[in-house]
Amino acid sequence: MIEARNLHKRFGSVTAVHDVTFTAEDGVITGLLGPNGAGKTTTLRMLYTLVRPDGGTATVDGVDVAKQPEVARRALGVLPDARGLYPRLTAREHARYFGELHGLSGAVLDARVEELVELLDMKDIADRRTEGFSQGERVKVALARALVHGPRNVLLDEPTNGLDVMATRSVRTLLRKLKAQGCCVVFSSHVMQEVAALCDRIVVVARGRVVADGTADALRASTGKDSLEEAFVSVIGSEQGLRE
Ligand SMILES: Nc1ncnc2c1ncn2[C@@H]1O[C@H](COP(=O)(O)OP(=O)(O)OP(=O)(O)O)[C@@H](O)[C@H]1O
Repeated sequence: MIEARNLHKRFGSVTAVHDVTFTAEDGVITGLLGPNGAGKTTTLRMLYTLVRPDGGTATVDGVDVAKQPEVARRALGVLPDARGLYPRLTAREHARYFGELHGLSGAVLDARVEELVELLDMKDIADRRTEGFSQGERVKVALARALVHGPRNVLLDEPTNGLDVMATRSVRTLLRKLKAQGCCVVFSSHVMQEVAALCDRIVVVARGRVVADGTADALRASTGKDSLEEAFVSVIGSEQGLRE
């Protein structure tokens, strides 16, 4: 479970995140939905200990990420916005290397890497160096790296950005599997349809603030709109984010 309480972050004169509070439960897919520049990436970066908040707290399975960052990181799998692959390592070597960093070795690591190659449909690319990989192939490798240690909490920054329909479908299937295993899954997107297709719970962020939080039905009911699209426009106050 992930809890963000009154998170706040400024960069110079820009307030990227202003008092963001939400809880992401286990066995639930929570979507952080908001237009470009809303503060989604900055919020995720604070949750995964890359950026230190100016105010507020965040916990992962009850562990304060500022006080015990190493413990929190062990319980997290992260797909960052910059996928950041090593061009000279193969896809399989990425998964192995990050598994080793998490303390896995021997037959356990071998089995886990094979499982991910299978799960992410990476057989054709597993032993190729990642230099020159397509965007979809890069996301698969970054996902394998994020999930190799079997984290209970998974944070993904715009996981389907730039992916074709088939790759998007396989990422959605993967996230639903993680949910079925009881993982806490949080992902960000600026595309309403993406969030609507996957999420049990939607946290709408605009201008650094949470402007709505609940199920799609609750969002529609609270705005008095019939469609989720109209409800989204109503809470963020613009049509930005409706189209990719
Ligand atoms: N390192 C930084 N230095 C300066 N400004 C930053 C930095 N990181 C984020 N910002 C600013 O904070 C605001 C929120 O950015 P953030 O990347 O969190 O938004 P986002 O919701 O993830 O947007 P997008 O959908 O475009 O990725 C933006 O105005 C951005 O320019």
